[in-house]
Amino acid sequence: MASATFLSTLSLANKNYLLLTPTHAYAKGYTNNFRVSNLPSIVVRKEGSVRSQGFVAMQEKGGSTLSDDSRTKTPHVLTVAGSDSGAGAGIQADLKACAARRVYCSTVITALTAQNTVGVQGVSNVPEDFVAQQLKSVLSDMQVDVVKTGMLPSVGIVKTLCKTLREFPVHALVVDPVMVSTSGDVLAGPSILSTFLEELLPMADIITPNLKEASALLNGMQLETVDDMRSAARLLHNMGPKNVLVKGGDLPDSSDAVDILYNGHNFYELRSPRIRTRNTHGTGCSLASSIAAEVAKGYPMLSAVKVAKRFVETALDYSKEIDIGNGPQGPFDHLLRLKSHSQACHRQQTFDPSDLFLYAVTDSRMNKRWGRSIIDAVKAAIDGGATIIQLREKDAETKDFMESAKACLRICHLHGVPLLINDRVDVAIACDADGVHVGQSDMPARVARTLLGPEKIIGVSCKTPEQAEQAWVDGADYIGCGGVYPTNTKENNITVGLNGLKTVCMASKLPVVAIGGIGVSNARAVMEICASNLKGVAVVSALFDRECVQTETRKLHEVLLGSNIGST
Ligand SMILES: Cc1ncc(COP(=O)(O)OP(=O)(O)O)c(N)n1
Ligand SMILES: Cc1ncsc1CCOP(=O)(O)O
Ligand SMILES: [Mg+2]
Repeated sequence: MASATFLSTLSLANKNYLLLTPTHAYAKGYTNNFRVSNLPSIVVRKEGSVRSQGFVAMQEKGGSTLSDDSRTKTPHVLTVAGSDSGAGAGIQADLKACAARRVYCSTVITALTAQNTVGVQGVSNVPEDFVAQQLKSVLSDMQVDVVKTGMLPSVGIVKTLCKTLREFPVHALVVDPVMVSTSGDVLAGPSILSTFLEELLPMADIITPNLKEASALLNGMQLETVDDMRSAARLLHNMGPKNVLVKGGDLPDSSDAVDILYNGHNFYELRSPRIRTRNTHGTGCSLASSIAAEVAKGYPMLSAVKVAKRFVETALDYSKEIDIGNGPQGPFDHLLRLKSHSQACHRQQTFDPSDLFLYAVTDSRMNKRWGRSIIDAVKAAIDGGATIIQLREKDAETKDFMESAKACLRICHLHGVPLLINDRVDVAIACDADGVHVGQSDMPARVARTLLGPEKIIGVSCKTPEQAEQAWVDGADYIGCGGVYPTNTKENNITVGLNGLKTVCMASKLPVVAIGGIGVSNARAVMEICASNLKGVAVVSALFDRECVQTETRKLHEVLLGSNIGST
């Protein structure tokens, strides 16, 4: 959109600075490091920094920034669209898609719709001058990279938008020509077609019509085949947008979802298996926002479209079983978080320290030695009374580990027992385990927390009060302290003894589980150090390097119950 004009060289304190428009800065790849915005006024700061709305100031020699701060530019999409009260489409979908794609999203609301999974029950347009006011508020201040449009319900609103964009040019304009909702309700009538065609489309970097919208823009042209889609893309391209993505989701008799992208030179046929799901409400808005998000990050259009399409497919696939509303089309989960929540309804939502009571830690070598699968080992431990399971599969191939972790997770959840993964945060995320256990040389707990989110359980191995303090600061839920006694299970492991355990318990703000050389003969002595936050024992060989895991677990359970400590 914005012209790539090199503006001028400015002399300040005997240094030369280039003033660049946003587009120029993008073209030069500067925008990852420099703030870019749109107002045509230039601000000269006391300390010699130059920043303007609309121009990025660069020091010509040496390449160091003139910016008055070291902030990097946050990719920013402004969506100009209607609100969907059901939050499946419109502004709400755009916000979720941008959040999922890690891009900031501001919003200019053009209309309010009363809408659910059944359809659209009412529409109230926002007055044009208030749309203009919202646009100006955001564009004059917030360094928008890409504007994405959705529902533009009146000629006046389309004209207002085009006028404002001429005043405040942005890097790119993504136009989703929303006319009819997925439920078949009209969201923008034929009266706006000519303004769309004459004013908005020529400004667009990409337009993303579905078959119905492409047909409406092309005077009712019939679109039934992929060849028709190509013809439509070419005709629409002639109307001015730099790229046209004709979405073939409604194409009859196609087992694939086929979209055609045309940039005036090449056609790209983007195919993927069609995802059979009821939960497709908001797919178009989300795709356009995701394209906008990728373009805002600086990716070229073809990559942006491919990444956006893959993202929407992943979210649709993830959301197949989500059950919201009674109508024919449900929303989907952009953030890929709702399913684990609904699946998690059989187990505790938050970490319960008493789960540490009898903590069974698997060992691939021991299970191999005794000829049992990890799944059988986990079942037996649960049957014997284990209250939490950790998969510590040091020798497993990643793919096998994931498969067995998923199977173990099903068993654990059937019994309300949490399942943690040792070391491998990636595996924990991939199989949606309940959490991880990490040691001092594994991924730091604070990084694991960022990756896993607030709800997952994180345990950290600690031998000292300082490590226990750090685990708490990092957002861990519990600490594992040991080896309490010498062990053959972990090589070169320093033994802390009962005294070391007690010292760590006293210092720890988190619940503690003791580990290392613990079994039926000494579990009671461990629990009798009488630290109120010592909640249980974690055991490997005393359970799994034995013929009958269930029997050994049951025996240990009885001993722990007899110690009468930590079980509440
Ligand atoms: C409950 C519990 N506590 C400590 C450990 C040991 O973890 P770490 O120090 O990372 O050593 P490895 O188990 O990875 O060899 C644990 N696994 N569980
Ligand atoms: C993993 C680990 N961390 C500290 S000691 C230990 C091994 C515990 O195994 P075992 O219960 O067989 O002594
Ligand atoms: Mg580890």
